[in-house]
Amino acid sequence: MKIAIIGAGNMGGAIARGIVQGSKVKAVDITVANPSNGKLDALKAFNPEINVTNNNQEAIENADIVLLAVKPWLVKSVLENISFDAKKQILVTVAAGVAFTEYCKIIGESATIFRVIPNTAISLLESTTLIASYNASKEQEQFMLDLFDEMGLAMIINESQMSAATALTSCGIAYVLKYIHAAVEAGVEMGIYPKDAQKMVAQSVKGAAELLLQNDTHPAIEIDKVTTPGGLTIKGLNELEHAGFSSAIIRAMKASR
Ligand SMILES: NC(=O)C1=CN([C@@H]2O[C@H](COP(=O)(O)OP(=O)(O)OC[C@H]3O[C@@H](n4cnc5c(N)ncnc54)[C@H](OP(=O)(O)O)[C@@H]3O)[C@@H](O)[C@H]2O)C=CC1
Ligand SMILES: O=C(O)[C@@H]1CCC=N1
Repeated sequence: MKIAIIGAGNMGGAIARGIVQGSKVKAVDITVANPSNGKLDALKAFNPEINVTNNNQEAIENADIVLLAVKPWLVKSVLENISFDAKKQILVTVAAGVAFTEYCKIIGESATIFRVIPNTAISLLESTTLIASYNASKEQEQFMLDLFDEMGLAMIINESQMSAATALTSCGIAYVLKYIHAAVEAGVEMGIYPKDAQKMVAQSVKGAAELLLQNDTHPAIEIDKVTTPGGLTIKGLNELEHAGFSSAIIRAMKASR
């Protein structure tokens, strides 16, 4: 299985690094194309067996999978300037907000296409990766699921849920980081050194996530365990709601759709 990755930025670069650390595709079978050399040099330094090029067409020659990792507004021109073979090749795209119908207009309705939305934790193999398929067999879906499962948690969803799920996971990681940033600032105001505060808050967020993931419980149940009647936590929780915390999160998620 040979993969060409077009675009070596945050997503393309992290996916290339993630794939070579997994078991599904060998480094020699990955070719990454990017117009400038800095990110390609970094990939070569990470693993010299990864092939790199400045030429998109050269990258996709002999590729079974062409993975598009350019900005959404470049998708059309990049696809129009390569000879993608929809009979032999599978298109995988990470471009957010570009529907299957847009790709069909360029490469035809018979093509097999996957829309894949990771988040930036893919660089640590801790991504939540959403996968939607078009014209794919069950075997092809399973391969994509297995490939991205090695870089975190991958889920197959319908394209109709892609925008909402992208808001929760891919944009959502920024909201979690925003919470961490704000909490660290509170800690600093209360006299804790920033590095210590960041470690405390980040580990607390990780612990909260693990409680839900490992116990398959509900956030309200876990919150109830923390909250002593007349105690400290309820004072802060009520302050959050007076300031519109839940409403702000819901509005943020919906705005990111
Ligand atoms: N960042 C994120 O959290 C997520 C991003 N996405 C999607 O991933 C895609 C890429 O985003 P991201 O990785 O963050 O962006 P980056 O800007 O980090 O990466 C894009 C890469 O594409 C390269 N590029 C530009 N033009 C071309 C071209 N004509 N041919 C080949 N490569 C080209 C750029 O090279 P150079 O810098 O040299 O110009 C750059 O390395 C977007 O469509 C985005 O919607 C999806 C989920 C999450
Ligand atoms: O902000 C964005 O548009 C990209 C897509 C999802 C996460 N980052």
